[in-house]
Amino acid sequence: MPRRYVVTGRGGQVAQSLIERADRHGEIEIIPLARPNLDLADLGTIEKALVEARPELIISAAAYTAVDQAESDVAKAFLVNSAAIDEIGRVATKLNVPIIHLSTDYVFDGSKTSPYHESDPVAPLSVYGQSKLEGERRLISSGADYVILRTAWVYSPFNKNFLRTMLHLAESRDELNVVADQYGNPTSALDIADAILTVADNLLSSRDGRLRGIFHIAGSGEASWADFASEIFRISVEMGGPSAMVRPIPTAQYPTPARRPNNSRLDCSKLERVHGVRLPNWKIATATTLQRLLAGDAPEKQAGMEKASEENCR
Ligand SMILES: NC(=O)C1=CN([C@@H]2O[C@H](COP(=O)(O)OP(=O)(O)OC[C@H]3O[C@@H](n4cnc5c(N)ncnc54)[C@H](OP(=O)(O)O)[C@@H]3O)[C@@H](O)[C@H]2O)C=CC1
Ligand SMILES: Cc1cn([C@H]2C[C@H](O)[C@@H](COP(=O)(O)OP(=O)(O)O[C@H]3O[C@@H](C)C(=O)[C@@H](O)[C@H]3O)O2)c(=O)[nH]c1=O
Ligand SMILES: [Mg+2]
Repeated sequence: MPRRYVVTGRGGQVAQSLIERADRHGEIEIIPLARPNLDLADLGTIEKALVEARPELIISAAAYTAVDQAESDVAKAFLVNSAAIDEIGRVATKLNVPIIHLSTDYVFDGSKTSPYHESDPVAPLSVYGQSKLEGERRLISSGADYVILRTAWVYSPFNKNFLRTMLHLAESRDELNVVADQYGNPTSALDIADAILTVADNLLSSRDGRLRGIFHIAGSGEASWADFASEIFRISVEMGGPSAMVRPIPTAQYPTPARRPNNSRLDCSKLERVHGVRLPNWKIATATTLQRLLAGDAPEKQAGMEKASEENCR
């Protein structure tokens, strides 16, 4: 009998990556729960959807992830990223199953000059970051058997992300302005999926409290958004894909509704020490992701990118 893992959301980067990678981790069935059956903005749908799915473990990957939009859609961001997580935590406790919940580097304000540890003080600059932080806190106080994985700068062949936005913009532009004073760790959703499945295995194999709690998880190596864009185009050119000149600019020249941390680099040594998981260097996964996208191997190539470019193009 395969292990039954529920993931919240279906089209999301992490959900899609879990569905794709489950095969590599033995007998695992990933059961995506998505709207309308599970709608995080409708708390009344959560218990029924989870109970009917009979999970052995819950992966909480769905979220309100439109960072700029959240600034003017505060109630919805908190409903989806906080109140719904409280409810998922309550149901996980009732079902007595562990939960792996995803959170974000945007819980930090970026004032630290070195990578953030799990125990560093949080101080989100954006509504998205605040709502995700409140989600963490409510999950912890729900009494659930939890792991919170804070990740960052996620990209993949799926859904909306910075890498796909860059490729799309480069199709119509020779030069792109990209902020060069925000530093972080680009992270492949496929690598996150592999890590989640290892952590899941660990949780189901042992009651050890040290395996529980908050962990940082991100690609090895660091970059600014401009570095990330430059590397994307360097590889894309080699593969015959679109490219543009990256003009590095300060954040002040790229005004957005939400403030973002200047430093959101995550120290991921706790995850390696406790769960034996370390993600590859971001440049490696960037090349692999580009290879797939440029070979036209994405399940929904370029879908949804028009909207991304409208939002992000200045
Ligand atoms: N993307 C990033 O750069 C980062 C993400 N994270 C966190 O990682 C997790 C996964 O992110 P990622 O995979 O990139 O997310 P995506 O933005 O790719 O996808 C979001 C997912 O949330 C689902 N969702 C949104 N609103 C609702 C709702 N009301 N009810 C049910 N489902 C909903 C979507 O559902 P549907 O499938 O139906 O569209 C989709 O599956 C999130 O918790 C996010 O906060 C953390 C750091 C960085
Ligand atoms: C499209 C574009 C963005 N930028 C800047 C804006 C911003 O500072 C940075 C990244 O922009 P994006 O909107 O792609 O990324 P953003 O929405 O900030 O991504 C975040 O998403 C949430 C969900 C997270 O949890 C974070 O870890 C992080 O990945 O790049 C440019 O400078 N030039 C451009 O052409
Ligand atoms: Mg965005």
